[in-house]
Amino acid sequence: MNILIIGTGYVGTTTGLVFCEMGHKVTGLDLDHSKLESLRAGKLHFYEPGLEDLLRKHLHGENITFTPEYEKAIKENDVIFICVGTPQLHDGNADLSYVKNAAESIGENLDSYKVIVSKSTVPVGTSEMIQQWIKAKLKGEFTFDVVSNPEFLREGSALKDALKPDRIVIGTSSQKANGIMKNLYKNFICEIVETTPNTSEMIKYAANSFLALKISYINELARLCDVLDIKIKDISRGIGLDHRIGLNFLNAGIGFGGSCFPKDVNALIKTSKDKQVNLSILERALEVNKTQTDFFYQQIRNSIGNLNGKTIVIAGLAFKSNTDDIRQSPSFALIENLLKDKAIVHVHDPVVKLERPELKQFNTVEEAAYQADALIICTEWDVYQQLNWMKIKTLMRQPYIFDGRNILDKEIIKNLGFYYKGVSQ
Ligand SMILES: NC(=O)C1=CN([C@@H]2O[C@H](COP(=O)(O)OP(=O)(O)OC[C@H]3O[C@@H](n4cnc5c(N)ncnc54)[C@H](O)[C@@H]3O)[C@@H](O)[C@H]2O)C=CC1
Ligand SMILES: O=C(O)[C@H]1O[C@H](OP(=O)(O)OP(=O)(O)OC[C@H]2O[C@@H](n3ccc(=O)[nH]c3=O)[C@H](O)[C@@H]2O)[C@H](O)[C@@H](O)[C@@H]1O
Repeated sequence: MNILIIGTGYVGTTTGLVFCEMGHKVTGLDLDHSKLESLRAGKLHFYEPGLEDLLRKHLHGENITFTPEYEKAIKENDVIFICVGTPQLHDGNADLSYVKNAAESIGENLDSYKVIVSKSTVPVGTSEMIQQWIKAKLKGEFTFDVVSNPEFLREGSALKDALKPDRIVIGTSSQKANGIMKNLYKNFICEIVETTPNTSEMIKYAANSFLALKISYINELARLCDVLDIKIKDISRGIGLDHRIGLNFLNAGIGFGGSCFPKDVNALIKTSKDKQVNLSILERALEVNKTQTDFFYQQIRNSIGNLNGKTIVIAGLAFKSNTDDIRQSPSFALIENLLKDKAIVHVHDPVVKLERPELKQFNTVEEAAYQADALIICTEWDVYQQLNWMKIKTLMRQPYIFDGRNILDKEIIKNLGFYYKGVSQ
């Protein structure tokens, strides 16, 4: 099948390449020419393990091409995926302007029956709106169907998640479109949930919100465990081995970030408010998430005292490991607090490069740690576990380690002579 992907960001690029793997021909369309240029040259414009190799393979095999031209791209493809961004507006709602633009461009250029698939995360009722936006721009009596097919991949493991999803959700009221979608996904080994567009859109928000809730639960519980001198990791394992609870998403830390959990939980809360239904549990999840970073920062202050003039290392800027995405990363909440308290901030990240002159960025943790008074681990990068901590201790002015992701072995680190504080660890 010929597939058009509108929006060649994290989701669009991954989705397109996974369809190439499944034997389809893919066109990636974006309005950002620098992204297209980079992709055509076989270079990803973001960091995602394994994806660049696949890009090169399918460029070489002529299975994927990139274009900014709607007219030709729509004419040549049967199924059109909308993968544009839906960032958060001031009132918590998802900004649908990019989706609307894409839908209108589809409408203006439609020339025969197509299946239009919404992969972007959008509020309940958006598929219906996409239908109207397209219809309003049609230049002839062309038919089309709209399908909601949300994406569940995670940054950092996007390829694995998209190649082997836990489930595929197809939301449409058209039997014809449903058949085409099932055929498209026929080589994927997982359950397919066939449902209505509204249910499909809600499943996506409900999934992200539930995962966010799980993290906030373990984070708030960690505060109590800290006071009771109980390790939260033991609790996560002890409860997670119960299959009804599950071991995943029970890592306590300095809070969740990223471009999705905060915005999607906010969007679902906004929908509930618009419908005068109380979803206070999600409001609490966001509140716990916000205060979790403050709580950790307070513990740092309590341990070190006055931070004025102290050199503090932030190890990890990305919102999670294996990505260069810093959107809503908790590292920056800590950095703002440190700057307010007049600390000198050294930063390190294996892939993120910043241009902020008030922060000193180093290529190695060792360089960042030189003459530092404390080091705060903010991202769970594997490389931080493999560091020569004995050497780092000799470089630091004061041996304080605050492990915001509980990735180090407390006993080993303490035996090296460090003061160590994790999140209830
Ligand atoms: N990043 C992630 O891990 C996941 C994201 N999602 C959802 O997928 C959607 C896309 O997310 P990302 O890929 O992260 O966004 P992104 O910001 O990385 O990519 C969006 C792309 O769309 C392009 N674009 C915007 N308007 C356009 C238009 N009218 N025509 C053509 N291209 C246009 C932009 O230039 C950009 O390259 C969002 O709704 C997000 O919530 C869902 C699951 C995972
Ligand atoms: O809709 C989306 O965009 C995506 O959002 C999340 O994926 P992502 O944000 O890429 O990354 P996660 O692995 O979910 O991590 C999110 C945040 O939660 C934090 N986290 C995660 C797990 C955990 O146990 N503890 C914890 O603090 C991470 O450090 C990170 O800051 C979901 O996991 C994906 O299923 C979804 O498709």
